[in-house]
Amino acid sequence: MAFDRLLSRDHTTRLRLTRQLMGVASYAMFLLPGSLAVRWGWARFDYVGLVALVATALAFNVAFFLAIRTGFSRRFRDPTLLLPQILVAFALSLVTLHYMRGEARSVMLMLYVASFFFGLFTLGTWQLLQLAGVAVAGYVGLMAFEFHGRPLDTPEFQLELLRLAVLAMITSWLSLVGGYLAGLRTKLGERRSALQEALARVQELSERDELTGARNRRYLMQALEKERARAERFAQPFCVAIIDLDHFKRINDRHGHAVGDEILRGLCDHVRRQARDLDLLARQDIDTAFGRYGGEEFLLVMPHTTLDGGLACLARMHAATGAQRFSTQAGELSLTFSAGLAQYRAGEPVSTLLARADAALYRAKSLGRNRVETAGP
Ligand SMILES: Nc1nc2c(ncn2[C@@H]2O[C@H](COP(=O)(O)OP(=O)(O)OP(=O)(O)O)[C@@H](O)[C@H]2O)c(=O)[nH]1
Repeated sequence: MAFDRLLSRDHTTRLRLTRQLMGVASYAMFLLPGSLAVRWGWARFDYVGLVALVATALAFNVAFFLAIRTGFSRRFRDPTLLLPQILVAFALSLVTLHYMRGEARSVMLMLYVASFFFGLFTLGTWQLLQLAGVAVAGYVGLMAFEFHGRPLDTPEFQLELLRLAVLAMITSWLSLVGGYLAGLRTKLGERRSALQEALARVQELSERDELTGARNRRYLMQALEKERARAERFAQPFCVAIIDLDHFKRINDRHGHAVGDEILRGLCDHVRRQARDLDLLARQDIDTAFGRYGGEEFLLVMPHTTLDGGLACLARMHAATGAQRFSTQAGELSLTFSAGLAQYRAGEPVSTLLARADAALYRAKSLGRNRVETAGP
């Protein structure tokens, strides 16, 4: 738990800090090869020097850790402080190399290259090549420091040149590999966002009615379940209305199915356009409250609404639809609907609520259509 708190709750910061701790661990691990080098006389420092070197490395890491943990590093372009960390690793590796004797220097050169790996999974080709340039320049600096005023036509200097050449080769090659990885990362990121967009689109399509573009039955049923849960939790009223077009079969029979389709689309557009005037939007976004229940039946979910409020709302919608002329390829047609309205009763399942609304609709139809009937309280 204490360790958890140390790493912060923010996911990104946690990731950064975990990587940071891995860096700390690798510095601490240097104690082993470092001790062996001291013990067998390959290093020009003793155990005190070794501990001082590792302590310096850890001190730098603690500073980086705190800068990330406290959020201080967020004020920089790269909050992971990757570049400064690599440069510190370069510097510490160069110090280590400086104090190594003979062949041990070739072995410890791996540390220098290992520091380069920090950037491999984050930086692009150009940045890595620049970093390779810094690494090579650092080593050239070390050579200049050590061979200043000394003869250069010695096997020792030739060996240094050889190391330098290998260092330049490996870091350049790693830069290209890193660049390739960066390309893959970018492509992966692009694919991921394309996939997310496609998923969102599929989700949206799966909730839309193909003909009218309005919400479909699947969506409406989910919306009803959500509304029911909310009503139960907060003891709030809500209503549902089943709206059925009157004598729709006649339109189909007289003008053809295509005209019937135009009417269905026209009605949805009309409700969407009229939503504000009908005071439907005041309750909830009409797009989330109204949809096609099936065939020529539509459903209207009215949150925070009692039977009286629902009735008033439906009356407005009824009048507006009755007054509307729907333009179709067969000319302008008018339309009426019947509706059954029911208010949710605490504890009842959605199917019961719908059955009550349906019974009210049936009554509206049998009483002559073109009217709204309410289900009993
Ligand atoms: N054009 C078209 N018609 C549809 C669609 N879905 C259902 N219908 C038609 O809607 C009509 C419904 O007919 P009925 O159930 O008899 O209802 P109605 O003629 O509206 O009569 P009442 O509801 O009693 O007023 C049928 O002719 C169906 O073919 C559709 O997607 N497009």
